[in-house]
Amino acid sequence: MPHLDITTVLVISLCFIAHISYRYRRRRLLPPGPTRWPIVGNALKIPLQNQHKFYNELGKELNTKIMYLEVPGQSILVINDASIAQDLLDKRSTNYSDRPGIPMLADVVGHRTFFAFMPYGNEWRAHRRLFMQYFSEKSLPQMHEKFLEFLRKGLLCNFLEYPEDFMHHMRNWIGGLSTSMTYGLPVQRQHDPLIHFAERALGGSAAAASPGRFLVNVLPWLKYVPDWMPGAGFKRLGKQIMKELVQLREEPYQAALEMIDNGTAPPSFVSDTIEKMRDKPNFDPQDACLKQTAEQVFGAASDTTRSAVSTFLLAILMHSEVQKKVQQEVDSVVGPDRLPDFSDIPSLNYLAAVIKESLRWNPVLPTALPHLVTEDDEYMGYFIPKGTIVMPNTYAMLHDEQVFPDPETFDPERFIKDGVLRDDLQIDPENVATFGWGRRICPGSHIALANLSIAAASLLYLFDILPPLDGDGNSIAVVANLSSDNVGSEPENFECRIIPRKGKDVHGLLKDYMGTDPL
Ligand code: HEM
Repeated sequence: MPHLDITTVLVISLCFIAHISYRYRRRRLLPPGPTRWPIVGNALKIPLQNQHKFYNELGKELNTKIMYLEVPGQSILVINDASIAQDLLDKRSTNYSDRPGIPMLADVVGHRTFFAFMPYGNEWRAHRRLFMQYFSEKSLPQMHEKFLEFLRKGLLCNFLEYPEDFMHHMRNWIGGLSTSMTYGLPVQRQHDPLIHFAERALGGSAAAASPGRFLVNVLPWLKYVPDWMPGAGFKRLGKQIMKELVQLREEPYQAALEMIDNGTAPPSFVSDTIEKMRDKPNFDPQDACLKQTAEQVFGAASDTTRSAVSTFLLAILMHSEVQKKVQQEVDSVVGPDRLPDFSDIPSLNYLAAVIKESLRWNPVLPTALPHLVTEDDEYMGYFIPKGTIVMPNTYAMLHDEQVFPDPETFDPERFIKDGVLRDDLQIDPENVATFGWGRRICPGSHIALANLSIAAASLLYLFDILPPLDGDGNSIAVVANLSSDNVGSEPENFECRIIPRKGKDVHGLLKDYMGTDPL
């Protein structure tokens, strides 16, 4: 019999214990889910697009609001119910606030500096704290002036003069506002080159973060494939995406520093934060945390807000009766002689209902952002293993027939009764699900909602949003194509006519805001 030394005995014992504990964990009751096949688990069943709809249907099929699935090396918990998400992601947030690594973004592109994707811990905390210090809800009124300037000069004037490019104007408006809030850089009213570049660079990172766009996000071991191998194009693309992301992080930041040094910097996140940091020991204007947080603002604010505004536009384009009702309400509150401002918003109850309904109808991030479980947990008698990815299915929660009957129908009346916003609803999409959960909840929701409300009120005060016409002058029916690449859901390009409203002096109301000087 061979002689076993103490190390070998120890290793064998540890393996045995690990094996037993693994088998024990497997025997514990996992949440319901579709049959998992050996090796592939459920990988072949999960679609690459529109996962929110797939999980919603699967939940109905299995008669459950919480589901467990596996893909090779990864367990996934899908939550289709808001109160379950609150129990786990809000009430047990110490255990549910981590993020999974996204192989294409973190390992192939090598981009790990957006705090939205950082693991839960001190580095994430430091970034989020820096963000909150400047963009807090308390400082929102100080931002109103800038919001109005960008809306009126950057969006409304362009809608009046060049309505056919409305999608471009929305991109330039919200991208420009983000650039200005963050860096204080001047922004062109149309076709700003930095915004154009940022969209491309961030489009690359959004694609890398999407579970469905790159196979490596489903089969993480593909990241080890050498660059020269056939089929390794994704690795070369990763390098290109990273180059642009680094340029996006550095160039506007260095331009902002230059303005600070020249004494020409307007108030912005970067200039105000540097001012506060200046007196601290070890002050470094190249502080990585500041630079990275600045980069994150643009990345998080632009696509999301634009997507919410374009969903609103599409919804009122498809529902002319809703549009007329909003217009009557805004007219009655604002009167004929001025543009809407933030003091009007609390009086616009019907508009508030329409905004809630458009956030519900097409949630901007239909499966939010994934969370990760840090420690083994138990819920409703089910075992939830450490390392499980949690997908809160915002779409399923906001399309739950028990809470929102006939959920695919766009109907703002769900949220309002006799002209008063209902306070007896189980779910208000402005407060639940849309902006995520627990410690990771969106820290920019107040900025998004403020811009969405004032943009919606101003657009409908000035313009009719009408369907396109065919060659005979008849209206073409507009169909909602709400596409999701699994991160965001945005209406696909649609056509409409944006016409100044009859009986309104739209040119006169906007004349002080016209011009070509940068914002
Ligand atoms: C309609 C517009 C918006 C929607 C629907 C939205 C939604 C979300 C959601 C669902 C998350 C993930 C929350 C979670 O993990 O549970 C998130 C994270 C985040 N959002 Fe927003 N957001 C919007 C606009 C904004 C704006 C305007 C900003 C910045 C000014 C912003 C900054 C962020 C940041 C920094 C994070 C990462 C938070 C973290 O991981 O700690 N968002 N957002």
